[in-house]
Amino acid sequence: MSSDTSPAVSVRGLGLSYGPARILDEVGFDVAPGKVLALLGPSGCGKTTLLQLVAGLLAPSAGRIEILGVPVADAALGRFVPPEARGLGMVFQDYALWPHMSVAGNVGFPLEMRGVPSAERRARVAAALERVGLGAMAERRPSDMSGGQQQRVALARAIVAEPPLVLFDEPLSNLDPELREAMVGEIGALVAQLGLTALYVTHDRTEAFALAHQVAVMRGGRIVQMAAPETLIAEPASPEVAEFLNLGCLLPMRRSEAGWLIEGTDMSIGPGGPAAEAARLLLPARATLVGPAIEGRPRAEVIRTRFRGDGHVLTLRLCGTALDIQLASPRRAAIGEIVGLFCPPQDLRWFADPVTSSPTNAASSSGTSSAAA
Ligand SMILES: Nc1ncnc2c1ncn2[C@@H]1O[C@H](COP(=O)(O)OP(=O)(O)OP(=O)(O)O)[C@@H](O)[C@H]1O
Repeated sequence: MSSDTSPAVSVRGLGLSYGPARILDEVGFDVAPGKVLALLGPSGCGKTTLLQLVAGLLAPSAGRIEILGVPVADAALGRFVPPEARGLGMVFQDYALWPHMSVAGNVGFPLEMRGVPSAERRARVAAALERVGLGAMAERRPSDMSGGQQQRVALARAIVAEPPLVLFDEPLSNLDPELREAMVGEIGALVAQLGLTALYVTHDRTEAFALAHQVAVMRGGRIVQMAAPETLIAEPASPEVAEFLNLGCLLPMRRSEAGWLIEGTDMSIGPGGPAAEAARLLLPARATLVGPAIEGRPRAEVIRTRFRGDGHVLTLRLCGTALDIQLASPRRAAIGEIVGLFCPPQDLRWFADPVTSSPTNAASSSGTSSAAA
């Protein structure tokens, strides 16, 4: 039953298979009213499939979905509410606007489908267009508008019926990079101002971080970590998440009598680290500084440098390895120069190698340590 405390959408044990191919497996999350959850992952990880299950364009093979506490899909009970009865707003990558209809006709369409009388429809369409800043363009054709304007028409159409949840499927991927950046800001401001509850599919982490309260990182049909953007950056749950989010350099580490060494080198990270023989250590780009090289500590060779207006971006290759890291530096460095890398101990993140870690410590061994790079 619906109640005031129901999440806007609740997903439990959701799965989808095409024959033997498991596309989604054991997916679960809640989105509270007024919050935005981004589904972030590489191509083919199942983001769009998950959105289509919530929309009602696909039926799950396992699990259930509730909207405002009302079950709309339940594989075990064979329950399935069709898309038009779920009352959700949708914004697609290709805008999905009718070129032969005016902007007002496009935006009013969901209300027409619901049999809303024309006077009320006109007022609500005008209000929705005002909200997205297109009040003066009601009679235009979408084909006479820019990509950014068309996407705002699509947003007005998605919100005109005041749905409990708006689904966004890569809405900005057809726009050029500059317009895309501006639209991320615009959509973020609109979503916040309208207090929308939304599921937002993207493969772009900056878009997800800019727009969402929570981000679900997906891989191979599963959610591998769900957290606020700040938490994902500071505490990625696995090396794969750190890699996908491009957080820095993942160093293969080997335990020696002298402590942990970077595999294949004599460079140490200091004491600390997990109870394992091998591990990976994230040297996060956001917290690593470039300074003078010190014997025995992480050193790197400058292989490329690029001036960015507010400083230099250095591409560095860790000495004795094939590992690169990109770091910002206030000073220009010479190609081939050897520099030292410094990171506060609390910003390092260890991941024990699951094969060599001891069973008692393996689960708790990822995290910060007292070591300093
Ligand atoms: N009708 C289908 N039959 C079989 N496999 C399918 C079908 N539709 C999608 N898939 C597969 O399901 C997987 C997930 O697809 P989905 O489109 O959800 O991924 P995605 O993360 O949204 O990727 P993208 O960002 O490229 O759209 C892919 O491997 C895809 O090939």
